[in-house]
Amino acid sequence: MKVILRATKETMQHIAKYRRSLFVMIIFIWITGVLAPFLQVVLPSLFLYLIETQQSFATLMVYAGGISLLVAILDSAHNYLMQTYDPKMYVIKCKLTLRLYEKAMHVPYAQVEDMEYRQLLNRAQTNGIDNSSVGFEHFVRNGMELLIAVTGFFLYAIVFGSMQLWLCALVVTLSLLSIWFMSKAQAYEHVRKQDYAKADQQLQYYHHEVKLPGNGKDIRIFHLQDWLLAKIRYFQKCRVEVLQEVERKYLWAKWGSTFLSAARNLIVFAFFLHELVNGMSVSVFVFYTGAAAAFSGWISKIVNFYNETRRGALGIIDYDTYMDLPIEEEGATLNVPDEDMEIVFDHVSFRYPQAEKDTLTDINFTIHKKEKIGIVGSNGAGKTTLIKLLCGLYTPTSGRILINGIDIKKFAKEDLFTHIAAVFQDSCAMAYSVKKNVACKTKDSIDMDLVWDCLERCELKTKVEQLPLQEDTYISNQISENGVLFSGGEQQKLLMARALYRKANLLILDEPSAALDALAEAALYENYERAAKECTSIFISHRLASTRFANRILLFDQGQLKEMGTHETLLQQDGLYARMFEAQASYYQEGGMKHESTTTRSVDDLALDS
Ligand SMILES: Nc1ncnc2c1ncn2[C@@H]1O[C@H](COP(=O)(O)OP(=O)(O)OP(=O)(O)O)[C@@H](O)[C@H]1O
Repeated sequence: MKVILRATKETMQHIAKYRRSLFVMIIFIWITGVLAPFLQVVLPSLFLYLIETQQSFATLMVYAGGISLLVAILDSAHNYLMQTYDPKMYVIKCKLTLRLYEKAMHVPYAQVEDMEYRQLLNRAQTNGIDNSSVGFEHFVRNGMELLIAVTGFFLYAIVFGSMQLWLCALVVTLSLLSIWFMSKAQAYEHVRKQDYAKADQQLQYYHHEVKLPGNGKDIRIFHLQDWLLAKIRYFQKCRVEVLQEVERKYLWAKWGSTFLSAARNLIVFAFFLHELVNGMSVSVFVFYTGAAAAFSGWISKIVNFYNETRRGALGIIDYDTYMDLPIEEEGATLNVPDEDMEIVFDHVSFRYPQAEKDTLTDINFTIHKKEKIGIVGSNGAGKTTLIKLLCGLYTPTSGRILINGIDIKKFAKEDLFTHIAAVFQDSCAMAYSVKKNVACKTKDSIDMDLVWDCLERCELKTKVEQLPLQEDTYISNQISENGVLFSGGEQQKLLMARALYRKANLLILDEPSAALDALAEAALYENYERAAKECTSIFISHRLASTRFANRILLFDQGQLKEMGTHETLLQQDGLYARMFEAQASYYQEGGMKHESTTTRSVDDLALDS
């Protein structure tokens, strides 16, 4: 009951906020829902009474016509209201979805990468809003029916109780027992929802992988079909197992409930038949047995709608649980000074939540104003993690990151973000027009000259000019018929244009040349050099040749800063950097492939040697 009361409070707040007119509808549906069936019970006994009191046929017809018309009007009004309230409900669901997404896109980034938070978000969306047989919609629809059933129950209890109070009490007691059985099954279902959500999330992931156009080639060439189907089969099996266990609980509850209903009906009919045999008039017998059947009907409806309302309420609580999750207070209010950046990593260590060891350990270095820094290192060395810390997406576990002498913890995150232009490894263009992808602004505030300038600098101008709607062309053919699909390299150029458009104080490129052809890569370096003259910049790359133009290079390995210096000084040091560079360079030299001893070994192997 507490669950229903809590969900009622939340729902009333949502309706009051987004569609007040729904309250009026609910009241009408309530009144018509109670009156129509009551008239149907009264009708047969009224006719019997009129016959017993020897009324004329004409009088009988007037009563019959009047009451039938009234019932028809009430029924139609009730049905009409039940239909027209759907669009209003949909509007509220849309608003709730927007609120959910707004939160999901504002929570600290750490939560985005956290599995538990993602599950909660999934539950909030599926159970709270999307699934019409559990969440908000289900709660309102069944809650209204419950309200009608409870009112009907009290109305009939007055009628029925006036005849025999003990019988009324017995029927109520048996019905309450039924409710108890069903609520036990529902509580079990709610507990198991966590397992549902887990399996659903895994299934969604694999469904997505199967349908992703980019995966089509790999699936066929590497024969991933059986493996993917086996995964889907496995998680479907997990889902079915949970479902079966839940359904078993429901089955027992329903059997218990059916047995109690049969006992209740038997007792009621035995009592009234006894009264009829002992002189009760037929019209009174029909009225009371009708009222008793309807009374039982209301109780069954209460049991049924109570359970369904509770099921809906639990979905609403899933939604609220996510919405109530605290968002870390943005205590910091300082704005980042709009000037060239000097960045200091001061004994910075970082460990991901739930990880067993640090990803970065005691990192110390300074990046001077307008310096171009190249970052290199083996896979998993912690390069991207370092960038996430610098962008304020994560906070160091210990140590400090300073921008112009101020700890970045003191800067308001939103402001910090506006001073950074980053192209991440896994960034991709979104289903918007080319110009919006570059400017990330609304139509009216886009500087089109700058957009074209950035596209030109990234070698995309000619391509965009040839598109059906030029800069207004969508980067996706799923949203717009005239949309186009960009290749991986073209997307990277577009993201580079986006970074240039921002004219930020700090430019970060995390492996931006991976998908580019040789000429595009050379153009990117040229562009980067030009853009980097105006700001402090960091360029992460596995292609060591690309870091030659950096003022300094930082080499990371296993979460530690191992080497630091210019390309030349690092080569002279003859350490890990020199060997990595030599390994890559040998591929471009004549006969390079013959240098088996170095060229066929991975960078990680070389790292182990150091
Ligand atoms: N959200 C996360 N939670 C837990 N561990 C993570 C998370 N993200 C990354 N890691 C781990 O941190 C380590 C460093 O990852 P990171 O992405 O920073 O490496 P990288 O140097 O950029 O690698 P690459 O060159 O392959 O891109 C890896 O072992 C990775 O598994």
